[in-house]
Amino acid sequence: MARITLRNLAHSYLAQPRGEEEFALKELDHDWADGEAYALLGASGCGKTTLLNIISGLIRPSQGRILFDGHDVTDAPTAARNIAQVFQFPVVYDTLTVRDNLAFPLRNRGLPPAQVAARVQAVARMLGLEESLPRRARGLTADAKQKISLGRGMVRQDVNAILFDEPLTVIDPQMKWELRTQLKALHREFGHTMIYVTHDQTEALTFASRVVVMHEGRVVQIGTPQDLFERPAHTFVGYFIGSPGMNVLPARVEGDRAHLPGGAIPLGRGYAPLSGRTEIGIRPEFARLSATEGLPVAIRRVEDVGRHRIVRADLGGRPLDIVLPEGGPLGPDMTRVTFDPAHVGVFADGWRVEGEAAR
Ligand SMILES: Nc1ncnc2c1ncn2[C@@H]1O[C@H](COP(=O)(O)OP(=O)(O)OP(=O)(O)O)[C@@H](O)[C@H]1O
Repeated sequence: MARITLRNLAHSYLAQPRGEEEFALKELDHDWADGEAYALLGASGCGKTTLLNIISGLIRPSQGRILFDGHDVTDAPTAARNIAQVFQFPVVYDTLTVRDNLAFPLRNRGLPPAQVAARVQAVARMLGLEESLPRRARGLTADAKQKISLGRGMVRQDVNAILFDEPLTVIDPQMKWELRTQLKALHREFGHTMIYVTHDQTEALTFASRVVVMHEGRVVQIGTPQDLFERPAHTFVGYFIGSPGMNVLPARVEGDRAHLPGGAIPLGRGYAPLSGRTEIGIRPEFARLSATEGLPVAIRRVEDVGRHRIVRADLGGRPLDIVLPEGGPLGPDMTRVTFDPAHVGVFADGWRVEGEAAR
């Protein structure tokens, strides 16, 4: 396993980029911990695959260095980087048995047969492939073949990292849940450094211990699922993560209060004067309807989503989502909203601003 260091890394597909906007990957400087499971999460075109291909060696970055455990591999080809890769579509040898497919990367490295057998058995058990081991891969379902690909990616213990590029795309939705859980268990048991590209927040949040959120070529936050939920570093993280996402409302911030259409609200912290576009961010889970206090809202509709309800409201001409907990009251007199001050974030030009704790 390896620590992966990205040093002043950036990439443009153009030979002579004229400005930052022509970089598919904007400058990035970060150490990715050994043995951690990372997800690269973001919308289509945000640069996830570009970053993954730089790590795997398919793309040479136009700027910066990449190091595995302190060794510079920027100019090393993929084969010399000692990584395993799992792609969107299965890569299996149809004429070989499942067992031989799984054993292939190990035999290739010259591992003794007893070790190969033990390792193949362990991976097959974790992926629920034990019964298929003697069968030829040809004729298996796409799901089963992708499980073999995942197994081949996980089977070697001596790789620097395992890279996954949207590996569950072809998997049936019900099986996706099962495989995500199995991948997580494999990570716990084997401790590989893993990097997993996805545009699906559920996939990222259930699989990874650290999520790298990308937006328009930039890494906007690297954090635990809880960090992303509770302390989004950018408004994009706030509304991309969560269902529904964070409410972002233009506001004027003065000290420990924010002025919104309809009145002022208390903030949990105090803020120095801010420049640029100021907004507050509040998760729908931390907004409460009230009959007596708070800012006036108009309720547009209520959606029942199983355990809770989502109230779609309007605050001074802006949409506002409120999550009503199970059994939470909702009557015609509930025409006001309050926000939990401890969970109101302040953003300037999209980026979170840290306030001072109230004394
Ligand atoms: N070979 C290429 N030549 C030129 N531009 C490219 C190339 N590959 C990607 N791009 C551009 O770089 C940007 C980032 O693309 P990238 O494939 O890394 O994004 P992504 O987040 O992986 O998207 P997706 O989920 O759709 O694969 C996009 O604007 C894309 O059009």
